[in-house]
Amino acid sequence: MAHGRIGFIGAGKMATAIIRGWISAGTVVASDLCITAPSDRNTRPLKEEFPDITVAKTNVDVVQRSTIVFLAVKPHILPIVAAQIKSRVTPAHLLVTIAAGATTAQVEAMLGPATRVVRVMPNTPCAIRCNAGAVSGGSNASPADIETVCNLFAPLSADGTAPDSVPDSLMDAVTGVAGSGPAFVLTFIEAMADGGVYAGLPRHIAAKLAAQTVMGAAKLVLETGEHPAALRDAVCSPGGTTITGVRALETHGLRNAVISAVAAAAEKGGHLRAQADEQLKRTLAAEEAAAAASAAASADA
Ligand SMILES: NC(=O)C1=CN([C@@H]2O[C@H](COP(=O)(O)OP(=O)(O)OC[C@H]3O[C@@H](n4cnc5c(N)ncnc54)[C@H](OP(=O)(O)O)[C@@H]3O)[C@@H](O)[C@H]2O)C=CC1
Ligand SMILES: O=C(O)[C@@H]1CCC=N1
Repeated sequence: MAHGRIGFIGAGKMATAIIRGWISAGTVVASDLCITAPSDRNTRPLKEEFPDITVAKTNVDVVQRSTIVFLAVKPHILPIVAAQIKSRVTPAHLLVTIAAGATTAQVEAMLGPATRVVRVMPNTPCAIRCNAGAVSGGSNASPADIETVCNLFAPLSADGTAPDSVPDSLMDAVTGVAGSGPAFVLTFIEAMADGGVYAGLPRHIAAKLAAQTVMGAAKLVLETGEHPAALRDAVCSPGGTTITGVRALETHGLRNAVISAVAAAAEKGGHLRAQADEQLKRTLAAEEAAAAASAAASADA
């Protein structure tokens, strides 16, 4: 257990995907994992799937039981969680945030400027060890911290390689392509299958062909290293079916639609960041008000 115990604050879709991937890869054993969430709607099925997982009662419990703590809550919940755990976070803890939009600097501002923070943007194919994503180290994260996180995510990728390390300023773009990307590609797969059904195929055959075709095309890009346009040319026989379909795609603006989807998702990261900042202001104001009320009560007593 070179990585120490790993905790998850938030046990939803992304936490579940990471945990499933690790356990199937043998990277982490369930007894090294500690999770928590306000309700049991996600923790209960995880505990049923992996009985050796510890389900902690509170967010503070997770911090006290773990050396690496994943912040796997929605971005606007981060300041609320941070306020609960910050007095228990020590220099021995490595905090890993997967929240879209929230920067490492923001998480440091929430938890204290000395906190060791690494930001990761993964995607749900982690569950089947086909992750695409990137990491970014905060101002107190050492190269060893980044390596630790990369070593945890390498077994979650199809080829076992570590995610790229990128500046925090590029993480919104990573989110647009990789974090949100599965949803875009799944929409494409569904549409391909619809096209197959329109052309007469039974749904189950059309759906399988569409998914296999996307996987095959993706593998061609990754395994040959060739430009997608060169690989596409090899499919387009002059005057044939494919170039006729490619023309239809261009007529209907597929390329612009996809660029716009990635750009919109990346831009939304900035909005989520602003929301997290607003929540941080509210949380700090509430803390100050509580401290002032408590000081006034002590003075009265
Ligand atoms: N889904 C995705 O594809 C990706 C998501 N992300 C990021 O991962 C993060 C989680 O997203 P996702 O897993 O989809 O979201 P989910 O809604 O599936 O999970 C959120 C989890 O946070 C828990 N939670 C809510 N409030 C608190 C709190 N105060 N304290 C502790 N836990 C709390 C929820 O509890 P409960 O179980 O009771 O509902 C739930 O387990 C987000 O920041 C998102 O940006 C990043 C990459 C991809
Ligand atoms: O939709 C979202 O905000 C999250 C982040 C990336 C994927 N899902």
